Amino acid sequence: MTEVDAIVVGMGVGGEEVAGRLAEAGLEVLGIDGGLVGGECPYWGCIPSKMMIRAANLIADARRLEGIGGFVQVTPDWAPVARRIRTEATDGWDDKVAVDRFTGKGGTFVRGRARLAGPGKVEVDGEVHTARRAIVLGTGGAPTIPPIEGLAGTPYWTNREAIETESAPSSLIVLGGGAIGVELAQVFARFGTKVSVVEAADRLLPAEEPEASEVVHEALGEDDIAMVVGRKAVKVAHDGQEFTVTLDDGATVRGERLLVAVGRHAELGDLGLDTVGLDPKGKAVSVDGHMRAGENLWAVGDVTGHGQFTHVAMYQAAVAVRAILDQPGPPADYRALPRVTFTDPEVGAVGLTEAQAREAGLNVHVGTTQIPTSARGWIYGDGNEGVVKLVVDTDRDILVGATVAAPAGGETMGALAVAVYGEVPFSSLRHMMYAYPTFYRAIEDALKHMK
Ligand SMILES: Cc1cc2nc3c(=O)[nH]c(=O)nc-3n(C[C@H](O)[C@H](O)[C@H](O)COP(=O)(O)OP(=O)(O)OC[C@H]3O[C@@H](n4cnc5c(N)ncnc54)[C@H](O)[C@@H]3O)c2cc1C
Ligand SMILES: NC(=O)c1ccc[n+]([C@@H]2O[C@H](COP(=O)([O-])OP(=O)(O)OC[C@H]3O[C@@H](n4cnc5c(N)ncnc54)[C@H](O)[C@@H]3O)[C@@H](O)[C@H]2O)c1
Repeated sequence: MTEVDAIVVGMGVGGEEVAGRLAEAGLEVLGIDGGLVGGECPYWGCIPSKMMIRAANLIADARRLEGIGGFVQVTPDWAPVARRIRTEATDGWDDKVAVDRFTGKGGTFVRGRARLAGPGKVEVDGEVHTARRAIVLGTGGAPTIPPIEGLAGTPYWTNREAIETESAPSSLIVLGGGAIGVELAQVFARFGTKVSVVEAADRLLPAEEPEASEVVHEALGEDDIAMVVGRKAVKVAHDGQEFTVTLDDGATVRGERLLVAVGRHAELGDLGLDTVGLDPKGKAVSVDGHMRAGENLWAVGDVTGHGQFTHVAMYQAAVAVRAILDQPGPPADYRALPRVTFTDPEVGAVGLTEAQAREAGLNVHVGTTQIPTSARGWIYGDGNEGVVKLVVDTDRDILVGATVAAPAGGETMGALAVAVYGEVPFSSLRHMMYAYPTFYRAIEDALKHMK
């Protein structure tokens, strides 16, 4: 049995950040992970998927050259993508660098699946460790596998197999048109895979503005992706070669591979939450504004249910570290939560959608503008699809939400995230200067069209 100041269970992006910073602050820290230190983001999530997207977007841009600046013959090749993911992104799915980074700060690392064993106690591989000051849960989540007849037992892909693949399949069915579904559908389509997306809601990216869904739908259509929205899969079969997915209207979709991307969930059942009086059947570990989940117990990242993003996990980690070290600081504030879906065009969004603002009872005005009608969009030419949508709380005269679906839409959204977070008065946004001819200048046009 070890006694330390702090124990971090789950060393994903959130846990690793907490553990490293507490160790740097001079605390004795034990970090435990059953998988790889760094978690989903660097090995099967953000980083390798964005490498795939970079390659796919270069292919698309090369094809756009015709009619703008010349002609190139494009031959997509998955081999360099797979090689970069192995050598540059994941070290062949080896976390030695990350483990060394943590132990280099003075932390102790144990590999294993851990569970709470009562207040201040954590058990891993039959050994119980005690924390004098803090236990932090950063156990993330796992892909949700829906209970569709026939699905279990087939060789379906989750994000992990999609990221690890050494070749682009000839055809791919993507179940779920959320962030993972649309990003990876577009990647594989650009490498020559015949892709079909099946989304249960009535539009792709249903959590975002409908105008953004339309832009993404159109862009995926341009990549020859077949999309079925508003339909549920009711049966899956695999004949050894090919998947057949049967939809609730009896239609079927076939493909060499099936990617299940219908969301991720926290796995709380085996965490021993009941030993500290928390509900193991809940959807998330609930935390207060300083990430406290109980007496000397904190949680950060996906497991808290505040948005499954790396930047949320790291932001929460900073809040938790301050609380554990008794340092002053504001509680977590999600008003200006930014998110970017890295399709081409990207969907950058911050704060509330129009529907969320109205549901919250706000008096709302919205302004939209189409990117192709902006000077920069028009100059850009092929690939310029997009929209800016702003949501203003008219009672407070501030922006409470914004969406930029556009080339580099995530970057343009950054300006609007500052406006939402800083509660910049609408009148100030109306009267400031916007550089010509930038994409972000389209914001000014959307501001002129508020109603
Ligand atoms: C394909 C894909 C693309 C993504 N792209 C983006 C993106 O572009 N931008 C973005 O912001 N987010 C993105 N995300 C989301 C992002 O990866 C997650 O929000 C982030 O990884 C959450 O970090 P976390 O620390 O909460 O959990 P995780 O990264 O899931 O880490 C949790 C860790 O806990 C360990 N663990 C779990 N249970 C136990 C246990 N009982 N004992 C010991 N260890 C345990 C696991 O092994 C894991 O290492 C993407 C996700 C996916 C799947
Ligand atoms: N760029 C990014 O930041 C990024 C990229 C990828 C993933 N992520 C994170 O990872 C998490 C998981 O991604 P995801 O795409 O799996 O989840 P998601 O929640 O974003 O999307 C899941 C989609 O599947 C649909 N769906 C649910 N059940 C279905 C069914 N039975 N059949 C068909 N469709 C169904 C939902 O309506 C939804 O549109 C996301 O919450 C996101 O925060 C972020």
